[in-house]
Amino acid sequence: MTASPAPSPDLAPSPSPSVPPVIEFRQVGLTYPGPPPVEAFRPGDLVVRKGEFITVVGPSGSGKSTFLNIAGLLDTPTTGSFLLDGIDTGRLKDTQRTTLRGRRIGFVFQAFHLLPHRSARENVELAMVYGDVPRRERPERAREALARVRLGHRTDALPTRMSGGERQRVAIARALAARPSLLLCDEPTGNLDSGNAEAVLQLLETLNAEGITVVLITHDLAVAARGRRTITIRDGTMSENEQVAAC
Ligand SMILES: Nc1ncnc2c1ncn2[C@@H]1O[C@H](COP(=O)(O)OP(=O)(O)OP(=O)(O)O)[C@@H](O)[C@H]1O
Repeated sequence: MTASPAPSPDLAPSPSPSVPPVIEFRQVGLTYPGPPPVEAFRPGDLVVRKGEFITVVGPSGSGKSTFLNIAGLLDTPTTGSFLLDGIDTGRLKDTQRTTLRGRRIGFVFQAFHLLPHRSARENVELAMVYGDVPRRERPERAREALARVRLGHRTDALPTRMSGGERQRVAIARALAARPSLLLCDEPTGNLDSGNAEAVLQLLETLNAEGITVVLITHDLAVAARGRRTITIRDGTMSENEQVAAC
């Protein structure tokens, strides 16, 4: 993408320090045991408050996916405490972590991971199978989520008949279906041409303005500049608002 002015005025305003954190890292770190051990994410603090739009940038292998896996409750830190919506996740059993993840976090990935032979609506409905949305409410929830990403007219379309941008919007609808408080997006524009990438970024900004907390991981400095705050990760160490020369 080409450079763009940052950040968008459409983002939600910066929350005051009295707004509760959605993500709170207290000296969170993760070392893969190996051998040899790999210190993929070095102990650090981070607070992301409700309604923020932050971007996370860094070179390949710097620890961005490790950060996402911790924040998304897919991996457990080996040091420190991670609080999600004020809940100390280190104290949870596996089933409790899974439930918390399903209720509070929506994931959006670079590869859309849609089932090609299921309609947009079915793809969104399937995401609710393991959650606590009653079966009879799922079709309406799916239609509502698809309308939110401006695909209300394509609920019966198959992903194979959609553009990359539309597929990513279905994936975002799927992430929204459980009405999460946090959207974790891993390179959501990485597979899109610049027009579709811009549409997806604007959609994420609109969702943020409606109250959803967005954390967006990217290699792309122009995309990173769209966040109100940017976290840079280098060699597993987080820093904030550092100018990144090349990723
Ligand atoms: N399961 C694992 N076991 C051991 N080391 C790992 C494992 N997963 C990742 N690593 C290492 O941890 C470090 C951080 O990896 P990570 O995938 O978080 O980087 P990244 O910034 O997401 O990279 P990319 O942009 O290429 O996806 C790298 O040195 C990587 O080789």
